Amino acid sequence: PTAAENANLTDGFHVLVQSLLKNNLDKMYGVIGIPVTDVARIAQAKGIRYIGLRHESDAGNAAAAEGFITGKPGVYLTVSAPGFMNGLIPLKEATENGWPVIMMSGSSSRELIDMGEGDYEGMDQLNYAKPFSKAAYRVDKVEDIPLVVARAIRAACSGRPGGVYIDLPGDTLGQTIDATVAEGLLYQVNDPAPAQIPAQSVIDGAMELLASAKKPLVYIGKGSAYAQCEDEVKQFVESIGAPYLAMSMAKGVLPDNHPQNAASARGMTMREADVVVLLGARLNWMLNFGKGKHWNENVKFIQVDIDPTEIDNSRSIAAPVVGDLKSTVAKFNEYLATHPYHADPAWLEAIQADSAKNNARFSGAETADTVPMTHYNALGAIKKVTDANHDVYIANEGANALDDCRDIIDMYLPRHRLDCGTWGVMGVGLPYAIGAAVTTGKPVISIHGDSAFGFDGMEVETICRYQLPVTVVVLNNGGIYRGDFKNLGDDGDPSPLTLSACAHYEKLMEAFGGTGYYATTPTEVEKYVAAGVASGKPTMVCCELSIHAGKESGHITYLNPQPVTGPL
Ligand SMILES: Nc1ncnc2c1ncn2[C@@H]1O[C@H](COP(=O)(O)OP(=O)(O)O)[C@@H](O)[C@H]1O
Ligand SMILES: Cc1ncc(Cc2csc(CCOP(=O)(O)OP(=O)(O)O)c2C)c(N)n1
Ligand SMILES: [Mg+2]
Repeated sequence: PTAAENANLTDGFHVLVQSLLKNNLDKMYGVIGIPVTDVARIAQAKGIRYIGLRHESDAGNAAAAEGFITGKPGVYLTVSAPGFMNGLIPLKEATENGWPVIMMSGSSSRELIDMGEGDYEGMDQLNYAKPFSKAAYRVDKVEDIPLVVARAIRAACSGRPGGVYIDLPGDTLGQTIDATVAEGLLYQVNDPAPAQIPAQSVIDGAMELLASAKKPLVYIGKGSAYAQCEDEVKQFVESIGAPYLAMSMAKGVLPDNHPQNAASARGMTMREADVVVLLGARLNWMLNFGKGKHWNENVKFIQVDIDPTEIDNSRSIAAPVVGDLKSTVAKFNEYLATHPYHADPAWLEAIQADSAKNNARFSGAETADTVPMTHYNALGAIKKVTDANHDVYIANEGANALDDCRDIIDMYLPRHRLDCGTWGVMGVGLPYAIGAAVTTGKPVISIHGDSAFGFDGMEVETICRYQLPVTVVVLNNGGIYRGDFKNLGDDGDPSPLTLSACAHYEKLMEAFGGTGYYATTPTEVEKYVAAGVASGKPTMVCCELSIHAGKESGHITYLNPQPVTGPL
């Protein structure tokens, strides 16, 4: 083509970037390389904030954090084959969590793959992506790029949100197209997650069942946090005067210090409740599948979920309510305005009494000044900082480091806590902290067990490179679960799994220009974490705990199959 004709040409790279910007997707996480380096370069040049991480699994989890916090899909970019494979892990994790994320990977021409000719990083990526995603698309023509971006946004955000894959052959990125034609093809997706309002008869039926309850319970799941329906949920819970329980990433939908929070009497509340309203919480392993001794044998469930097949997933549901949470809880409140219902105050009072008893049992461990520290008093010290800074985001992972942090650190705002999630995944803490810091610009405290931190500790360099306001806290008990953990069959030698409880993780932060602190007492933990949050700069606080602190697998030891033969 002549220079003049060239002047009005554009290409796949530019059409992709314009399609993202047309839909206000203005961030991209990733690891660049052949054939997608220029996707990142042009994205940056056109105003997309590109964040380069040290591993594609971290890029995907940082993007997923953005999806959970904002409701818009996070976007991440990988190279072909090995980069694609690393990116599959967070794609599946986001799909398990129900968070919207879009993974874009460079890929090979179809004929080279289909003929098995052995292309550079050649792999049938589209087909490998399908089992690990909510939806997967491949775009072979430049004029289809605006459509594939639109389809990916809708697939990621509608219904139960999830991970979507876009397969980007290098050939397609290099295809040219008349710029005016391309401009005409761009479009902004209309309402990718439209309201889904249940029939009035369904609302009435559910509320009539609730009105029959002697001991109602509201269970708030991360679906409610994601759905941004905290106002509707607050009105609902407070109008019926029922106790509620919040799953870990629903903490903050109502402030954890709310008088109706039954967290400290969880066992008794679940055993006695006769009608349970599930608001975006699955009856999966985390809720014992809604069966067995943890629940009242006559319990009836009112289940609100946007995914119809989630109903009857593990047991019969008396009142299935399929719809989006924001619309549905608003309809509940509308019904209750003309058909008021209030639980018997004695039920909540009994729970509050049980809570006070249980809190008294544990509060000593959190405020003890004992050294070496345990998870309890190290976290009790951090709680003083988070109670004074409600707008701090928390990323959290580990076993004891996760379970004890969930129980001890109160959350006051929704979508401010990101943790191992439905699959209990290690190695998400740092990328979630990066995603939260990039998305919100607010201070983040990431709280890791020492083993969990090790999965992707190199992202400390990313945090420093972008000067993100993240205070990384390592609760170091010297091992996976703890430092005196013994492998089966050890003759007493320290387990090869034992790391070191007095290792100086904070040197890693110092190596990249951040501020490192080493804490051996709760007073030091509080001082250093507060300094990190106030600085708004990359900081790490390495906390030396006892090697005996913690239990194998934390609070879910019971899930371990027990060896019945041979020495323990
Ligand atoms: N906007 C929404 N409206 C209704 N349900 C939703 C919405 N977004 C997500 N969900 C549902 O919320 C549920 C979240 O459950 P889960 O991830 O198990 O939460 P938790 O782990 O906190 O119990 C999922 O079944 C998902 O389909
Ligand atoms: C991707 C992946 N690989 C392994 C595992 C299995 C596991 C669950 S918890 C954990 C680390 C526990 O040790 P940590 O020191 O972090 O915490 P603490 O209890 O306070 O000592 C592992 C390895 C999981 N869940 N995900
Ligand atoms: Mg540990």
